[in-house]
Amino acid sequence: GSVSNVSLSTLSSTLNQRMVLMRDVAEFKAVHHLPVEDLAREDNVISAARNEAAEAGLDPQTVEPFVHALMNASKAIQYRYLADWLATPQQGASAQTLASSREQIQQLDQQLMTTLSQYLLTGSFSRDDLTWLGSQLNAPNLSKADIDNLLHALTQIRRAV
Ligand SMILES: O=C(O)C(=O)C[C@]1(C(=O)O)C=C[C@@H](O)C=C1
Repeated sequence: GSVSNVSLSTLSSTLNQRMVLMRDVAEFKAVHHLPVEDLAREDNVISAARNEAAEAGLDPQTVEPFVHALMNASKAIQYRYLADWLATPQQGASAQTLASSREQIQQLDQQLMTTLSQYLLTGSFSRDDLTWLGSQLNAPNLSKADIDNLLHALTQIRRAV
């Protein structure tokens, strides 16, 4: 129905916004010689997402694989930027701080949980919905395999009973 189509386009734009932020995150880490993977931060992201999922009426356990898939895509995007910048160093204007990027990530994750909960009110993901969603994910440095993993993890999310 039209409500779920609105949720689906919100979902795709929120996912794109989250993944587009990874350019700034990668740039900050390159400048400050920080590793891409930050496992302590990943624990924070997972527990915040679980809380937001529960608030939004989702089963928190079912969102974990999705958040992991999101962070795997985030890391892959960053590694691809860093690899490209070895050959073509970036000049000039530096990115926003990592703290500021993380604040935005946190807000987007909250938005994702409420949107997913709304979407799942009308049923589960159909094959057409997944195909459409996959076609909308267009952040730079996102691969086809990243998209497939994200879509698969999405289908595991359930509303709380
Ligand atoms: O916050 C960061 O440092 C990020 O790179 C973002 C992010 C995420 O997707 O939330 C991805 C990888 C890190 O291991 C931790 C978190």
